[in-house]
Amino acid sequence: MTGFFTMTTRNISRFWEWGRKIIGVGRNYPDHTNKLNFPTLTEPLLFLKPTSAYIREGSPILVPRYTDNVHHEVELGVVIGKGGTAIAQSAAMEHVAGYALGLDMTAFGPLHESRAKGLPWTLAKAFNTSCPISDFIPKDRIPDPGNLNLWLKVNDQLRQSACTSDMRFSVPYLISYISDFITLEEGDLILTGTPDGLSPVQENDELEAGIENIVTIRFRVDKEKS
Ligand SMILES: CC(=O)CC(=O)C(=O)O
Ligand SMILES: [Mg+2]
Repeated sequence: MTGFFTMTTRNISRFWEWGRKIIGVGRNYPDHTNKLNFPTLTEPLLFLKPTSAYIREGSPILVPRYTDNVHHEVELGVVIGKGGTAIAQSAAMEHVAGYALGLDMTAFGPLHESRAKGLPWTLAKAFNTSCPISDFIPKDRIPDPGNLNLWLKVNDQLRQSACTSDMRFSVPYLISYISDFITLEEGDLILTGTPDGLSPVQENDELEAGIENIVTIRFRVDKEKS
């Protein structure tokens, strides 16, 4: 029999093509939380983005038709290599295949409106192109995910710069916490939260971001056509 079954090879270095979910963590840097006047959390705040939000360099970030208020959020992404449920913190790093630099593009108009009404953040977080992503970074290139300098520039102006040592909840803690509620699967991405310095983006802006000495990404902003 031919034609019915196609063999697919899952290559973790192209996790964005077949990974099943993107789990976002909110308010994981104290400075960012304080400036936005959000209450401090005692446990991680989680949300989901669909994998249709992924874009790669060469494709533009599209500001959705329903808002002009989209902000950049530079974040360390953790790529899961081995799935699991209720993963102990002590075993969490065994589940990591590697990392990626991600932008958690966020529509702040819809975010504030949904927060005020107690409604979900879906239109603020999950829109098409809301997750620009770098190449996969193998785990052995980053011996300590808790000591990385992240930065982001808009049109060559530095807007975000912070060390992941400032994160309130560490990578092993996040893996363990998330997996208590949501089974982690191979190819999933955890976006570990953004530091201070978010700002709105506009059509034709050029965003450049990096993990110091590891990776750099560049994306242009465009407006979604009606
Ligand atoms: C309010 C937010 O955008 C939360 C978030 O995603 C973060 O990184 O913090
Ligand atoms: Mg974020």
